[in-house]
Amino acid sequence: MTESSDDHGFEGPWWLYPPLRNALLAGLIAAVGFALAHLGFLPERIENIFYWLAIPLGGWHWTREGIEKLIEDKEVGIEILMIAATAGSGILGLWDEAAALVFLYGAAEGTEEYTYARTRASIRALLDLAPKEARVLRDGKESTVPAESLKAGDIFVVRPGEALPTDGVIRSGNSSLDESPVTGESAPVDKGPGMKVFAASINKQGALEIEATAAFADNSLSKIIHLVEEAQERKGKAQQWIERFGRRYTPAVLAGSVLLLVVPWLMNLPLAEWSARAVLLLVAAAPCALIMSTPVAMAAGIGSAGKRGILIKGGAHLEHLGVIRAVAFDKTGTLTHGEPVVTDIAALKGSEPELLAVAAALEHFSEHPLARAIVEEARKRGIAPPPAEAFEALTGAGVKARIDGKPWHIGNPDLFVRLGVDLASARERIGALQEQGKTVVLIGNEAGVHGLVALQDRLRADAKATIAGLHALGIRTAMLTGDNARTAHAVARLLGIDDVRAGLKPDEKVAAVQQLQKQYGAVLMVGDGVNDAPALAAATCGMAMGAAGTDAAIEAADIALMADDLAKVTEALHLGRKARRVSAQNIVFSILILTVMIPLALGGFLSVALTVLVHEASELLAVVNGLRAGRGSTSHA
Ligand SMILES: Nc1ncnc2c1ncn2[C@@H]1O[C@H](COP(=O)(O)OP(=O)(O)OP(=O)(O)O)[C@@H](O)[C@H]1O
Ligand SMILES: [Zn+2]
Repeated sequence: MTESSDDHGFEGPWWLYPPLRNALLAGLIAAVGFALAHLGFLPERIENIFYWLAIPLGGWHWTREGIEKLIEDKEVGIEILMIAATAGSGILGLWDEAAALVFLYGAAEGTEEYTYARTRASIRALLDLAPKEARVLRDGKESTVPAESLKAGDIFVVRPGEALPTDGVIRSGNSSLDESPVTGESAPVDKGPGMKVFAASINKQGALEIEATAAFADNSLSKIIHLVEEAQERKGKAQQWIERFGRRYTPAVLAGSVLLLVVPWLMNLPLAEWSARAVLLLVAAAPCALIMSTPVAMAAGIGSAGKRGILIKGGAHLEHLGVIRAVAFDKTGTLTHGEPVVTDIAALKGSEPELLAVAAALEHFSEHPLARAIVEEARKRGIAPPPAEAFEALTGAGVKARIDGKPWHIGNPDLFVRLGVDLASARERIGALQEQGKTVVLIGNEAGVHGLVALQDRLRADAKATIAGLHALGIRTAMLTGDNARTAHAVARLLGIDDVRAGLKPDEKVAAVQQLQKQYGAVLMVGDGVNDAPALAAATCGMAMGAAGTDAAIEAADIALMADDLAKVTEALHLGRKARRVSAQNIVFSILILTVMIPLALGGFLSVALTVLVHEASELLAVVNGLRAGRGSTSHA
């Protein structure tokens, strides 16, 4: 259960990992001594010399660690129990048992440390997917330089079949790129001039000239790796609880073993027998497997998620993912592409071009996706919007401005109801469009409505399957949107979403998330992370989509999906459930072993060597089981 940080960088075969190598050598020396003595070649005094050589060699690493922990952190670690047990066995004259303990404990700890370090470091392998060299274009000439020397602003060339050395923006050329190292999405993405591209993506077709936007060390792949490694160190609730428990339990075991010596001595019971039991208790009650039960599972889960483009920012969030009861989706940009287009224009007064001109003039200064779509529609039709002034955005409702000194509004029907406008003549029209899942905005002023524009946003291709997948897991689904109820319900019906909360202002989304939590339990909120950060923060877990290249989204969320891929939502939930299940199995299993071994030790039914063997075997089993949390049943993806 040791987690010393000096094991991070080890590269090489497991049997050369120093703690493991030393333990194995110690085991070999002890075994030779034991064999020679038992075949009658050695007297007992000489046999012990082998054990006395083996014990310091095999025990050096963890003894030092235990003493460091005791002095620096004032903490009685499991190593202290093992030091006491080794010393106790020696005092009882059981040097062979002591050597067996040192070997088995050292070998198991070494294996486990090595596996754990490897699990944490495995995400590093992603970095090897980015080439070590780049073809830089300077003064019209190509030269090959080490990728590490690339700076932002350099232009580099990538031929078909090659991988990108760092992040950048395409200057010339068109191609489709496999971005799976960064986004986890296997389908190639078409890219052209002006578009962002990421390190380690593979250029499938045309040659590209790319302007670097980040040095090699700061590219998105390095950032992801860094984030995942940090997250693997961040402990969840279960792990914190176990560690707190261990800090009290381990000294209690030591105290219990001392009592097993003192009490029989005071009561004049046979001392040799009870001191052997005291030594056994130290080993049998050591909570190694328990302490290892969650960290391996969490590190494996977070690491494997990272490789699939799912950044989970700590063990706590992976745990949360395992208990999610409902998933709330933001509508625009999450379930839909967030790129609405104008589908209908109806003028109630004047002509259609006049109406669209006014609409575009009003929307000219707005950043809203609806506004951009309306301006674009006018441009396409060659309509020049008149100048507008005194522009004002009405959050969650629309926009107002003046044209030729006259006040105008554009926005949702509620806005006009609040202005006191009678909508009776347009009601039926509006309702029919909304039933088709379209968003209707009206154009007019206090005097009346001049017309309407309907817009539609394309649903994401995988939205429906994702919702069905969530329902199959027994998870409820909800949609939160600022759009009106009728449009929202029409979209929800198409997708099969259970629960719709519409007409929400950004701050009302927070309240809606809290309501969902009351109603269903733990809620995962999925949004784009840019304008729904408060709702993401309010949920049990907040997940931002399409985070590749947008640091704000990665910042805002507990979990960031690098790609715009809704299927990853289900995948993340699967990983969370698996990590939780595996870590719960490990906890139950290790407690079970303790409850069997402690009475057996107290009864004196075991040898030290056998106890250590069972103990270490159970710990390694917990580690191996923990690794399963990273191995995906990806069949659902
Ligand atoms: N610039 C605008 N022009 C026209 N209508 C607008 C504008 N801004 C907001 N609205 C109206 O207000 C409604 C709510 O807007 P809001 O930005 O809160 O949410 P949304 O973009 O529709 O959806 P979501 O909450 O799912 O992201 C819109 O559906 C639209 O009817
Ligand atoms: Zn969380």
